[in-house]
Amino acid sequence: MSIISETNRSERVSLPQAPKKIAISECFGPTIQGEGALIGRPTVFVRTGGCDYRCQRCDTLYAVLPEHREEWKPMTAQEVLNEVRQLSQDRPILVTLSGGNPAMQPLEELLDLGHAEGYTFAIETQGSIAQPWFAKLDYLTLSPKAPGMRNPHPTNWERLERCIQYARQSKDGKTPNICLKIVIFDEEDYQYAHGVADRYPEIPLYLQAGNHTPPHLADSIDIQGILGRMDWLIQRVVDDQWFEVTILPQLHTLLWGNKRGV
Ligand SMILES: C[S@@+](CC[C@H](N)C(=O)[O-])C[C@H]1O[C@@H](n2cnc3c(N)ncnc32)[C@H](O)[C@@H]1O
Ligand SMILES: Nc1nc2[nH]cc(C(=O)O)c2c(=O)[nH]1
Ligand code: SF4
Ligand SMILES: [Mg+2]
Repeated sequence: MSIISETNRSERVSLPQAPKKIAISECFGPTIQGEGALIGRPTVFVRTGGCDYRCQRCDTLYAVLPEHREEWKPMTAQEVLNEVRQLSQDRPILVTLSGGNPAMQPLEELLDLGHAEGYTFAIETQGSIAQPWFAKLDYLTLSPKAPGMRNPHPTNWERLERCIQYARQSKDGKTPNICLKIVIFDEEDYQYAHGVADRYPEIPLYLQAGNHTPPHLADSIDIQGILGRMDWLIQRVVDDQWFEVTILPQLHTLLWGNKRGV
């Protein structure tokens, strides 16, 4: 009896764990956040590798498709923070976690280490994977995909809801600012965005003019086409008297086109 309980006790002793690795596609900046609620804010980007979605119009497929896996570097949270510190020259800055889907990665330790040094954290994710550590973020942007992004997975509304719930379950009473951001290409996307607004009337909603000429689909970017779409979108919203929504371009795309790492 005592031998069995001794054995059980020893089995329960946890061995030291190797630090979890984060798949990193690229870290860059400081630049400005080109999209959404924090548009124009200086930030460093940490882009993770791997995504559970396959949007045909994704502008960042090098951080999505498995054929790019060899280019992604497994890094510990401390290694990522060291790179961020180098980029920001040790000055606390907003760190934007994007991807791919950064919600696939073990990012809690990075949030803890970075917060201890005065960094703040925003994430860009599509709302398909919820993580308890969302509550530790400073900003959470959820970007469910309208049909125009040509993502073969239909929106899983329960999972999106879970992302919001997890973000609101903080232990210290502080919760992230949450916003929704939907890329719009056409009328069908516009109606999808209305549906999202009906579900979440209390969450700020941003409509982003879609880029139909991402790097893998066109040799050059069609800025006039993107601005034309934004013009149409503004007129559509005004005609509808939809006054609670915010319409934005991808500012970095207008400035620097499809250039990577800006
Ligand atoms: C590349 S994604 C990475 C983060 C996450 N997977 C997501 O989709 O939210 C970052 C943002 O870029 C947007 N995006 C991707 N391709 C785009 C395009 N062709 N035109 C406009 N926005 C695009 C996404 O909708 C998302 O809001
Ligand atoms: N400047 C800049 N702003 C951005 N906002 C979201 C981006 C992303 O790829 O997630 C992005 C990006 O890649 N660059
Ligand atoms: S969810 Fe985001 S990163 Fe993934 S394929 Fe779609 S736009 Fe690209
Ligand atoms: Mg981008």
